[in-house]
Amino acid sequence: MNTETTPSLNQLGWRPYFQQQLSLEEFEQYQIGRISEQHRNSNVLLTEKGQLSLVSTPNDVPVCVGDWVLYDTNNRLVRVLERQSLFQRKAAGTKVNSQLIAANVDQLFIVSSLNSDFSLNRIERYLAIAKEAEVEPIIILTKADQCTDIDTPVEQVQKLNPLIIVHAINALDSNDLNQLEPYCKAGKTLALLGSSGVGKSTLMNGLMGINTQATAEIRESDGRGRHTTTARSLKWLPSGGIFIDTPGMRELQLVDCETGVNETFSEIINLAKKCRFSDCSHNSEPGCAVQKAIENGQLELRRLQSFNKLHREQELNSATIAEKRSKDKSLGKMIHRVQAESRQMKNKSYEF
Ligand SMILES: Nc1nc2c(ncn2[C@@H]2O[C@H](COP(=O)(O)OP(=O)(O)OP(=O)(O)O)[C@@H](O)[C@H]2O)c(=O)[nH]1
Ligand SMILES: [Zn+2]
Repeated sequence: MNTETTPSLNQLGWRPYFQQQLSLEEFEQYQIGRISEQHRNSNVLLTEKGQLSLVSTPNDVPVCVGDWVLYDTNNRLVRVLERQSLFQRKAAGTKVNSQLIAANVDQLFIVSSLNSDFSLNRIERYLAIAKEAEVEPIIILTKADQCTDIDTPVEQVQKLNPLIIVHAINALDSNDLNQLEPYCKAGKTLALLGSSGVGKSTLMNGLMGINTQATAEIRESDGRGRHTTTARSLKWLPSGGIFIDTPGMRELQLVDCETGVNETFSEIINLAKKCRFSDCSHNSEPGCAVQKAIENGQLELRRLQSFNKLHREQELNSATIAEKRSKDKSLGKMIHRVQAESRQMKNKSYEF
């Protein structure tokens, strides 16, 4: 995609899901745009007429990169369209409020390397995040060139979910990257997730047609190895796809991910329905169908341990947030105000 030319809404990812949310009046009155950058006092919008700065006021509802919005002739936000998917995260440091990270991502590349860093538990954690965000996960196992037995880890990942798509690649090899072309087509929005050093930048640069070897050398020579790619949150791929790489994407944690965790471990949830006690902890209770499945080799103990760990983790993070919220009265007031104003705005738009 040549960023010099103005993209069509379809190239930006517009589709019937968003179109059907618009009333005829809205369609006539307002313009449509997609948020590509977020700054403290303004947001950059990509529109059919080019790029513009969306005027933001403190009373605006929260938005994030990837959001589809309606805006008026004064470049002011009218409303945010319902999201098809949404990544959120617990803020770093002492702030524990959930923050919007990226919206309307179609596919998430979950990146994990095939060297000693390979971890099924970590992949499960990322799968739960993808499920919770309602984004399709694609597992990319990098550093295949540094692994003598690729089949075993690929089979292990495939066993987590037979429907999941897994690719084992050398992210430095353009032939291997060709396998990923189907996900990078025009109108598709991608994001990636994976721990440090697994090859996320290498992969992204490779897909963007940037010389990855040069990137690696720069990283090694500056010794810091931090993002040598541009800091833009939304990147165009040569094949027309869109990569969303907001800073927060890389530090996503499990917060309020009960649904995501349960979906990732659906076989345990199904077994648990057959436990004698409805509140079975699958530890040592009599009549536990989960323990029975472990005993007869149907379920790996590792799966149950990973499930328990992720459940606890998301519960803990969510509880911390709930506690913070109940204490933070001013935040509650702010939410009320924002909601009231948003309602007012909506009513206003219907008056036209
Ligand atoms: N041999 C080989 N090296 C790779 C592969 N993928 C990445 N690397 C190398 O691994 C190192 C780390 O890769 P990065 O792309 O910087 O990893 P990252 O996930 O972006 O790391 P952070 O920026 O810390 O999050 C670099 O030296 C890459 O050249 C691969 O498939 N094979
Ligand atoms: Zn049980």
